[in-house]
Amino acid sequence: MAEEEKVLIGVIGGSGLYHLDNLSFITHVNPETPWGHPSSPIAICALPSGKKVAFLARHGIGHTIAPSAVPARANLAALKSLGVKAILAFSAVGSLREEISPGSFILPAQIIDRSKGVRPASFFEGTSIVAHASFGDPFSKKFVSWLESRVRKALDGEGRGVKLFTDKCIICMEGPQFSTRAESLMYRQWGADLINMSVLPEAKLAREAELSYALVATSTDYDAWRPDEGTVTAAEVFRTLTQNADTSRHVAATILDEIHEAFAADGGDMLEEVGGMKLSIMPRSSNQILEDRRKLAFILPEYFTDV
Ligand SMILES: CSC[C@H]1O[C@H](OP(=O)(O)O)[C@H](O)[C@@H]1O
Ligand SMILES: Nc1ncnc2[nH]cnc12
Repeated sequence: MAEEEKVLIGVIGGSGLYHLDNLSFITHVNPETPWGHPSSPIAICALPSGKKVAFLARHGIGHTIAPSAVPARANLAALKSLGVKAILAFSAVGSLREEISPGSFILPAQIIDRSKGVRPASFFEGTSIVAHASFGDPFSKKFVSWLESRVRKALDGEGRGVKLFTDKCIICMEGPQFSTRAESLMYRQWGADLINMSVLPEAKLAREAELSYALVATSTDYDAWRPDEGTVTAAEVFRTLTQNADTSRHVAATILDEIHEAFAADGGDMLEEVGGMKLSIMPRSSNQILEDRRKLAFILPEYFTDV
């Protein structure tokens, strides 16, 4: 793809956020990757500056894909194939803390994995090549800390009194059913503050693809831990979803131009993930299959130059 056609920033929309119709729609693209097609065609939209961003609906535009079946590898690979270097992902989450009321926005810093191993979680899975990405800080620290003041300002300017929390821990469960009261209480004891079904393997795959990745979590409910209250239902989630999606679109439209600027040129400090896989891939051996190296070259061409 020609340099000028590349799109630097990708946005992944979660439940309730199926389009960014406050930006100017240009076209849809649907790249085929070695892991198949993304959840939905990717909308290329123009920012007020004329710069382009790519928007992908995680569950498909008509929300037809359950969390366990999201083709996360195809999603990340397709975005990267467009030239994307940073991903701003949105997610509807349950709150495990009283102060994080429904309608709050959160930039989490940590993840606990309670997915059940049914989702392919590595681009290297099923290949003859082994890699161990660093994941101690699962979100891109510089990107997240850069976002804090910008998201706060966008929320303040929006005038709905939406609170922003940072430095929280999100637990990713398998679903599709919500948690039991016992599980919800246990997650609180573990130190989790939020719960969703989508941040993994997305964040792991972004790390393997050397993409900067941040999550804007939008709280919809109190899950199932409050003793005198009912437990979360989809109907309850839907009540907050539309308003949260509206606010998310406002935040995206307000900050995307600045994100683009921050990652433009050589990206400066922001591209902290680039180069991170260099020492994560186990040294080449003659037993590595050429076909596998070709497949991985789609996502990490720098390390598979011989194919
Ligand atoms: C509709 S409630 C459960 C569903 O909502 C969240 O989706 P997303 O993260 O894509 O906004 C959550 O992770 C579950 O998939
Ligand atoms: N309580 C909850 N549990 C898991 N995922 C969610 N998404 C929104 N609310 C949720």
